[in-house]
Amino acid sequence: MKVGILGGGSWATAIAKILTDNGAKINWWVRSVEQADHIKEHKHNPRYLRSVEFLDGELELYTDLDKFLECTEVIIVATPSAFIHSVLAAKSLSDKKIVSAVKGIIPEYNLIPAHYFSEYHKIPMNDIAIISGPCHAEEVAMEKLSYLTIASEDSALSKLVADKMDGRYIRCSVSEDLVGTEISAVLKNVYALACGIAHGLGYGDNYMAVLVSNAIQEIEQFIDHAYPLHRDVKQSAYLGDLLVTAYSLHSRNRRFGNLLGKGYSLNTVKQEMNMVAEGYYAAACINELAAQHNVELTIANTVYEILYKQVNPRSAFIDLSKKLY
Ligand SMILES: NC(=O)c1ccc[n+]([C@@H]2O[C@H](COP(=O)([O-])OP(=O)(O)OC[C@H]3O[C@@H](n4cnc5c(N)ncnc54)[C@H](O)[C@@H]3O)[C@@H](O)[C@H]2O)c1
Ligand SMILES: O=P(O)(O)OC[C@H](O)CO
Repeated sequence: MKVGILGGGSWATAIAKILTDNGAKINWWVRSVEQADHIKEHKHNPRYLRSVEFLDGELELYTDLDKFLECTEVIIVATPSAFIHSVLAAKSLSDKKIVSAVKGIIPEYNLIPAHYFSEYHKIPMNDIAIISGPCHAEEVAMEKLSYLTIASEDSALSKLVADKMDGRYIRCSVSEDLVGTEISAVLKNVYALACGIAHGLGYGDNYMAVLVSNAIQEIEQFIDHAYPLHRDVKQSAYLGDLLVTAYSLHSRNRRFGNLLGKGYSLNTVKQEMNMVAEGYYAAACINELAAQHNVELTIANTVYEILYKQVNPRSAFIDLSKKLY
């Protein structure tokens, strides 16, 4: 089956590297003609993970989405969640398999990607998989050993994707907890914002450990309530993903939060980042979902109030600190 990647950012580039290092020839859709031409000519992405080099014949670049879709059977979606609907809304994906590498919520529908593709694009859940786990694109570029979890309700599909990605520096495991894994990956970005804010405000390692411990409990509480299934949140797709984003200097969400904690305005922080911090969008979506499910997410709600209700980060964290344990 012909595999194609949708999106031209860091994670799309890392996935293109993983697949082509394993010998695959892939289709790759990027938005801008300049970017596509640069990759064709210079064999690397000009804006993201510039050190990753591709070989002649590995990539078929597209900027025409219709042509890309015509030639692609398995679509790996790596466009930030906030842009997915505007890119794909008018397209028919009915005969495709979708592999979402996105860790965010489609804001127009407040749906995780798997539910967006099944409800809006009418793709059967068995034709949907996700790529998750603690893995930063920057470390893939450096070929640092990394672990991914491929989750799908169809174990044949998750195994197929895992086989294509498993390689010299990537180890894949499979899971049937598609929805829980996807929600956990969305939430951890919001908690990484919280960790960044705390760090920017001057809280130390001792506090951070308590914040992260409380965060994994909130993740467990929410996914077990909203999507009951036997799962162990200590596994790397849940706890590992939270830890890497909460502590790594590669984390976009932590960096975003850190600048807010240091006192920069939201507008300045948005302009400072040339990359997308999914947690910013997720904080609003999760706030609604938590209310729908009647679950109280204390840390996530604090982040929401800082981002969307103009609550001062310092006073919000003084209040939050009284509720941590
Ligand atoms: N970077 C990572 O290490 C990593 C790891 C796992 C998952 N993810 C997930 O992958 C997804 C993509 O993140 P990323 O880190 O590659 O993003 P990025 O910040 O590196 O890239 C942003 C991408 O968004 C595109 N974009 C900007 N405005 C757009 C618009 N209006 N319409 C369409 N596209 C637009 C840019 O062209 C670029 O391709 C996110 O959901 C993220 O959570 C990222
Ligand atoms: O870890 P961050 O903050 O860069 O977020 C990007 C992805 O969601 C990583 O899992």
